[in-house]
Amino acid sequence: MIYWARFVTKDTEDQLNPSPDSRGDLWDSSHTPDSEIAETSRRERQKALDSIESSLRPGQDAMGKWKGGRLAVSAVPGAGKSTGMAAAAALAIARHQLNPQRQLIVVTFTRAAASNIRAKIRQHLNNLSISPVGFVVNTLHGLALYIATNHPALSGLDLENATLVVPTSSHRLIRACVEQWITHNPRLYETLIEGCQFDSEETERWRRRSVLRTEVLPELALKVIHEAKSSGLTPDQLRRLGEKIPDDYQIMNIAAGLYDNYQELLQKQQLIDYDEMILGALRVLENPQIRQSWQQRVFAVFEDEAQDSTPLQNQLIEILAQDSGNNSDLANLNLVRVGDSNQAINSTFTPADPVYFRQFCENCEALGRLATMDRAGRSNQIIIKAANFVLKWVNDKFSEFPELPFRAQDIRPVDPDDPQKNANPEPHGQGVEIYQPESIYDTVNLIFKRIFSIFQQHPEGSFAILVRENRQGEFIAKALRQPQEYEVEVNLSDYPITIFDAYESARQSHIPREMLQLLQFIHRPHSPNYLKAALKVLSDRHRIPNQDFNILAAQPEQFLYPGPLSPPQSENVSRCRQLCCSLIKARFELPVYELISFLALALQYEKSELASADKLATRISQHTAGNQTLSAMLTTLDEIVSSEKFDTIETDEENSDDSIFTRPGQVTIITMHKAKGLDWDYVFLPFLHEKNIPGNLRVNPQKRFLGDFTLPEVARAQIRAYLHNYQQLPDITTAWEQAKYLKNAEEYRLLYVAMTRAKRLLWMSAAQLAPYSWRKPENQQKQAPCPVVTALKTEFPHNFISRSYNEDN
Ligand SMILES: Nc1ncnc2c1ncn2[C@@H]1O[C@H](COP(=O)(O)OP(=O)(O)OP(=O)(O)O)[C@@H](O)[C@H]1O
Repeated sequence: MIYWARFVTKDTEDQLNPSPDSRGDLWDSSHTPDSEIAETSRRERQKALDSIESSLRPGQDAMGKWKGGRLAVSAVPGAGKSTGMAAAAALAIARHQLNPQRQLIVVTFTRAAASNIRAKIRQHLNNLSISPVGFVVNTLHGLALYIATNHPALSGLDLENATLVVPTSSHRLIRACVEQWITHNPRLYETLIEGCQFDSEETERWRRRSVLRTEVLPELALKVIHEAKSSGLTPDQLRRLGEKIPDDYQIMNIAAGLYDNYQELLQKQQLIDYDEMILGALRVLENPQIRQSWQQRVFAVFEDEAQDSTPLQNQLIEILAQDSGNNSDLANLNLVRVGDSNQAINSTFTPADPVYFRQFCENCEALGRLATMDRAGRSNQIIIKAANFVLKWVNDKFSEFPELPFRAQDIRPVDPDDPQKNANPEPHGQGVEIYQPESIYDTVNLIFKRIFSIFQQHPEGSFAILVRENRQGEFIAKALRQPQEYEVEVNLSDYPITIFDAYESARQSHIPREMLQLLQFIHRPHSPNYLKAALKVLSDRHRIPNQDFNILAAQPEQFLYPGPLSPPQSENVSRCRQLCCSLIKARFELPVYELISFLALALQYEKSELASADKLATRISQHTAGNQTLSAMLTTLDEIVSSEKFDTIETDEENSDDSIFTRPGQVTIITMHKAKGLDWDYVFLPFLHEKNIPGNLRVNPQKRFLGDFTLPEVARAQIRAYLHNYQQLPDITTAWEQAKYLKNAEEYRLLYVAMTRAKRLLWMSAAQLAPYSWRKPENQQKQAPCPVVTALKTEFPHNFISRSYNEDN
């Protein structure tokens, strides 16, 4: 199907199956058999090998010297993990004369990182005059998919007929498995409706049903299925786990039922999710002959960002890295894993957990095969001090907890004779600067002025503004585009500074979903689910006042067409009704192909959003050519939303390498999560408020009838405890407390990652006034700063900056 191209990329094909011309032709110089030329090229190659080896700093050289077996490298941010791994890969390829029949597999977490490492390895091989055919760089999913699709009968993945889905809680697949569960489990459903405070009033029961159907159960399904599936757990294992935990709601039993339905629907509808790719590859490798042939082909596996992989991904890597003659013996793994558990920032929304990498490090340590690198040349010394302070401060704060958020490890500057040029550079300004502007408007004004003044002195510098959530990035991007409206005194677009808003396109990925939800509603206005989803879209886009939509959605007929005897509607409800009715009317008055443009205008999209909506409309009409009906349009749109990321007008960052984010003379606006692995000369971290960092798990008031916790988080903490072999499985209250701890710990690690991206200046701020929700940035109120900001201010008083300093520098 069309969507697979994104994963089985031409690159993967070419790397694993190079063209006949390149097979076995490892040394480019081999077509110069003349002995003199051969000797010269041998000497040159040796010189190039020596030069790679001598470019490695202590710690990296453990990777460079690796000759086989297991090796763990645990290193601080900026120590040179990725750089060292690329060099070590080139050295291994050269030393062992790897070729298409015996390859080194390098895996990493994102496609951008994979393309970055691939480019570095190719560069080294080029210097060594070696053809780039002895290695493959891929993401774990890309690799798994490649294995699975090469053996469709064994993996069960039939790409000709299957479609990849990336479910969300409003995805039709998740909705369908919830509806099936409700039909087959009336008693458990009733227990949930009654909740912890029984209310016999009928309207309240309708409201609770709506909350359960459209929010609680879909969210539980989404979280638990992914968690269990990518940890290799089956629905029956979840059921058995549930039997060990006393719980009136039987959360784990519900989760198991949802998981069963999900798997059944996935199969019936020939859909595949990301976890299925890994499971498919593992099924292939269960076959002894095929496993052996893969193992013979794989010389070794090198994994970067190893703290981010899940248990099933680890299993896949370990199978591939085994010596084909010694399948049962894990000691024979040819596996280098490089990571930093202090930078684990995916564990609250994926089953990745730093604990697995820590265990690998401990096992390697026992074998004398652990290298640690605590020296890093990226940042100036004051940034290093601040990052070390934060790590210690956070660990002290959590000292009573059984686990600490960070492994206690200070970053140290490199030695003066380090191979890195300009290592630990001189600080710009104070090196670390902490601000407490009055408002978020004041914040962007300060940032833009500071960027402008630095740019005048260093036009070649790289700048980044890192945000915690996409909406903050949107706010900054708008302030850049319309400085007057945001009371910003400097218009950066008047100067030759490039602005790269990395998430413009990601932010626009809401467009197909919003269009789908509105079109589903106008197609079937009497469906409570569709009505509620449409009301939510309209409220998110500020077209109607926010309110509890469950009550309105519970009785669509009464809401949309109130009779003369119906109770009068409030002003707010009546505004919602008018807008909804005008959308329904458009369905009958406009041709189908004009509906998307109409809805885009109704949502008051901006110019670039309108362009993306038009592009979407064109794409749909191409797909539905000849069948201009609303049903056909909905089918195509549904497929787009559930199976691919719609490319908006902007560039698709996934296909680019890291360098587009870090170009000289460019200001990049990007989230803290996506900034991982990258670095810039000047890094700005605005809006550091306690509400976000460390944040808190909140129970939405509409869901409080179930208790003061959320079902998905509780279930997830219980599964995690089971996977990590906790002595006692946590009950609901304990599991909720554990979930809160995990969230806080991860937020602090995210801040640490963000801080350690900076080379010359780290600029941090917490505005006194900030919005509670970034959906409405204009609604500012007093916001407490992130506690780390307060602690840094006390510890580094000279780095707390007054406005006048900023203006003079
Ligand atoms: N041996 C070296 N010689 C010269 N420069 C180096 C060396 N090792 C690392 N660097 C430089 O140090 C910086 C950090 O390196 P790299 O990105 O590989 O670190 P990392 O450990 O992967 O960082 P993080 O974990 O924070 O993503 C880069 O600018 C890189 O070019």
